[in-house]
Amino acid sequence: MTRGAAARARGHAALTKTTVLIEALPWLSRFHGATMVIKYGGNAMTRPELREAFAADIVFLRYAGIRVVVVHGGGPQITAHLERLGVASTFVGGLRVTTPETMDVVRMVLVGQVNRDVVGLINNHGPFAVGLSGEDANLFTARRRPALVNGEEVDVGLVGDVVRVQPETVNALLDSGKVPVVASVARGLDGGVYNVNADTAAAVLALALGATKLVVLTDVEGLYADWPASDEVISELTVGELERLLPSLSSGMIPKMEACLRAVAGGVPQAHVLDGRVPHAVLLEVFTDEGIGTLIRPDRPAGQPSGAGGPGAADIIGGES
Ligand SMILES: Nc1ncnc2c1ncn2[C@@H]1O[C@H](COP(=O)(O)OP(=O)(O)O)[C@@H](O)[C@H]1O
Ligand SMILES: CC(=O)N[C@@H](CCC(=O)OP(=O)(O)O)C(=O)O
Repeated sequence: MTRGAAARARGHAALTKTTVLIEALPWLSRFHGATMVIKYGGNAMTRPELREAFAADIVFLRYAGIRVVVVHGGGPQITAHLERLGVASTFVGGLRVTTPETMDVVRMVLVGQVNRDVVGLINNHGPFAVGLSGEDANLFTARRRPALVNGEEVDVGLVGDVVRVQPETVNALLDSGKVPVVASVARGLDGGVYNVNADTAAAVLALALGATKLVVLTDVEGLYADWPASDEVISELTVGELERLLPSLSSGMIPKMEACLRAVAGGVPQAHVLDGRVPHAVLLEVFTDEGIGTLIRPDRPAGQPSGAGGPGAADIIGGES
């Protein structure tokens, strides 16, 4: 290649890179200083290179001036640990049936293993991540909740719904430039310990923090219209449409879509379910014009007060107790 041709080739490559960077400019401007809650599902934590790409995305958001909070799951990791102990896992309506013995394992795996792993991955980039359990500083207070199966309540043991969020510690960490990494275990109103679905925990935290966006990373492309028969992804849904769809959903999508509904009905402007198997899915969603995954948005045009029902921020933001 002649010198001139090599210089032209470098020029083309540079043009492609600057196009990508410039495409990010409006999003950088819009989201600087905004709060985002990223739910990192246990099923999206599979391959080491994907976990590293996720951590890099989180640190990128932090350097872009976004107040980023990670709420992680770890369902498959809990199931694997229980299996090693010879305990079978049962889910009802997407929620783990949680005996006191199971609760010990849930807490150990989520707080002692998965939380540490996610903190470590992020901190390979610098001293950003601080791990928390929902029990710390009473971040989450929970009340025992049943699962719903065909409209019927079914007892699932020590499973909690969050009735109060005390986000002061998370806000203090964000104010000091840290990335809080939250495990979805909660203290009960009765002083016990409860297993909270991580999608639920992410939604209530997004509400309490007044987040601009809730991003949910999972192991499917988004919400499939007719799962498992077809892989047609619903790219966008309003709160009203999701409310009507909810009774027809199954397994892990029940708590996930309930959580998105709760966040957006309560005032979070958008929730996004993304495929965590796509490297850098978070960056693609936040900083590019790509429409990936399933977006849940309010029924009303942006900027108008919420008319939607469901538990909102006012129900769950707590003060000192
Ligand atoms: N309509 C649907 N669209 C997509 N996935 C669905 C649907 N209904 C049920 N699922 C199941 O929900 C799973 C995601 O939920 P879950 O296993 O709890 O993931 P995570 O660990 O990310 O929270 C998918 O892998 C899929 O098996
Ligand atoms: C009540 C309930 O089901 N809790 C979940 C908590 C972890 C979780 O939600 O993990 P994923 O996000 O990876 O599914 C569980 O025990 O599996």
